[in-house]
Amino acid sequence: MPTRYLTADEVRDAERASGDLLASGTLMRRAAHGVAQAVAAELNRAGGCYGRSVGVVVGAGDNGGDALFAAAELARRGVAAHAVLLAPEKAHPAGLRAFRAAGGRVDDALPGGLDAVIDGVVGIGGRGPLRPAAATVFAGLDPETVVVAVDLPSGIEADTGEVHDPSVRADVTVTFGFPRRAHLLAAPRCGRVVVVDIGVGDPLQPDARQLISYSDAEIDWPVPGPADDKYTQGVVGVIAGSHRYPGAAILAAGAAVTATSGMTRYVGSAHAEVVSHFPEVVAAPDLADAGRVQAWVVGPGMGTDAAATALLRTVLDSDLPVLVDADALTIVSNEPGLVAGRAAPTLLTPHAGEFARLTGAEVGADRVSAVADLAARWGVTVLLKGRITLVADPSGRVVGNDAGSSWAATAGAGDVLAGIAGSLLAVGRSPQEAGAWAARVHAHAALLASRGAPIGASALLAALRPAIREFATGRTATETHTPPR
Ligand SMILES: NC(=O)C1=CN([C@@H]2O[C@H](COP(=O)(O)OP(=O)(O)OC[C@H]3O[C@@H](n4cnc5c(N)ncnc54)[C@H](OP(=O)(O)O)[C@@H]3O)[C@@H](O)[C@H]2O)[C@@H](O)CC1
Ligand SMILES: Nc1ncnc2c1ncn2[C@@H]1O[C@H](COP(=O)(O)OP(=O)(O)O)[C@@H](O)[C@H]1O
Ligand SMILES: [K+]
Repeated sequence: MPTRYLTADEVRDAERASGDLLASGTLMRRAAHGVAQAVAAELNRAGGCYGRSVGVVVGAGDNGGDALFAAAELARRGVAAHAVLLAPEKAHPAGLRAFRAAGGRVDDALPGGLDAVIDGVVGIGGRGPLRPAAATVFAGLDPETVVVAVDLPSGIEADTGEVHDPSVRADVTVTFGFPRRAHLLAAPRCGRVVVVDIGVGDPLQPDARQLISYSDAEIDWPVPGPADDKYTQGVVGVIAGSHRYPGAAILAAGAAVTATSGMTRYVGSAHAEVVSHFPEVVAAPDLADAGRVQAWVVGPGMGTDAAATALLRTVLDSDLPVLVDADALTIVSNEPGLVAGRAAPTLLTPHAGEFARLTGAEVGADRVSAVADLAARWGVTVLLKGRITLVADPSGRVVGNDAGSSWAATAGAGDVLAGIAGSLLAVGRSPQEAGAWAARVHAHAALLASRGAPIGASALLAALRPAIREFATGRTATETHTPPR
């Protein structure tokens, strides 16, 4: 099952539906126990709990209550616990009593040399950046202090993942029942996310716009069977690049060759350059001589002149799946009717700048709504690129993928992505699956290629086969990968 990421309203609905568990404070005790366990696990990595010291930053609501109960539990295990109350008159009364009873100390500021700090400033009730008092506490921490956020790193918007300045950067985030949207959308700020079962049920509304992610096991990479030949696995056609700018054509066609077995065709003036890099590509200068394909990739480096526009129009007039990227997106922004309402599967793959050209407005802080709105309005699938790639289908369902590193932010990486996703379209995958799976292997290839050093798109392309091998054989390492800061 894909992982589903909840909005704050969905979380509150789920908690309310638990009835007495909420009213009796049972949910909070379970949540706090989960936080204490996570902090203890961090302390146990280096020397155990007894005699160690923990700080807790306590806000005005239940997030602070969770943090105080958790710190009380740690104090009972021999941890020296220090609290700063940001709004002393509003600090959770029962939590504060438990904290004091366990020997916890309330101070005006946190002492230096703490082993860990619990961020209980705000959770799903937070809005906007850290207020100055909280910001001062976090700015004063030793760099090696482990930060464990309760529910969310404070200053990160629960539903959009907007990272305010200032906000908390957590090493571990402990959340309750189900992950929140921000845990995917602001993944690099959350560190390792631990989901604690507190006994609340799934509040799924069937018609709700959902944000989900696929596990590695759900990426079922196409593998040829005994009865397959070069045609049965879907032939992908790449229309990209130019004689003057052959790079985009080589990268997109090379990615298409690498992503699946079968056949890749190429149409455009860089045909000689493409074939010299990838002799297996069947290349032609003109569409009329191209031969049949099961899906088109159109746009990278193709230009935006009248000839490019005519080519794009012809391809979009077909009843084949089409991936529209780069220069083709620029053409579409002047003529949305080329894709809007198209009956055949259509996947647009803009980066933020291309997205703004398509819609006439910046993506903004709410990336999920922005991408889902465009997909619904035009009846197409939209893949918005970035560290967190979002792929929205026309129903508003959004699949997200955290790349786990940002090494793919390099020129030409988008051409590689287009080639991979186009191959998957040709195999018959839905545009949403094609886009989301492509983003996943693309990100993994970047990690394999980089291993901590900068890469170009050629290195990314070279690492694509080892990356796909891990998915195709079910031996992926991505889910144990801890995102670098
Ligand atoms: N419900 C349950 O059963 C369970 C809930 N659980 C926990 O409760 C959490 C939600 O608690 P909540 O609703 O009390 O909101 P919460 O996030 O603590 O914020 C409250 C107050 O903070 C303030 N504030 C706002 N923005 C701010 C800012 N930027 N900087 C500083 N302060 C700011 C604002 O008050 P103000 O100062 O404006 O009066 C606001 O009213 C949830 O995340 C989970 O941890 C778990 O125990 C599991 C069971
Ligand atoms: N900060 C980032 N972290 C991880 N991946 C990124 C980041 N920025 C961009 N990418 C990925 O790199 C690729 C860049 O594509 P694009 O912007 O179209 O570049 P180009 O047009 O030069 O090929 C996309 O797959 C995108 O998702
Ligand atoms: K928090």
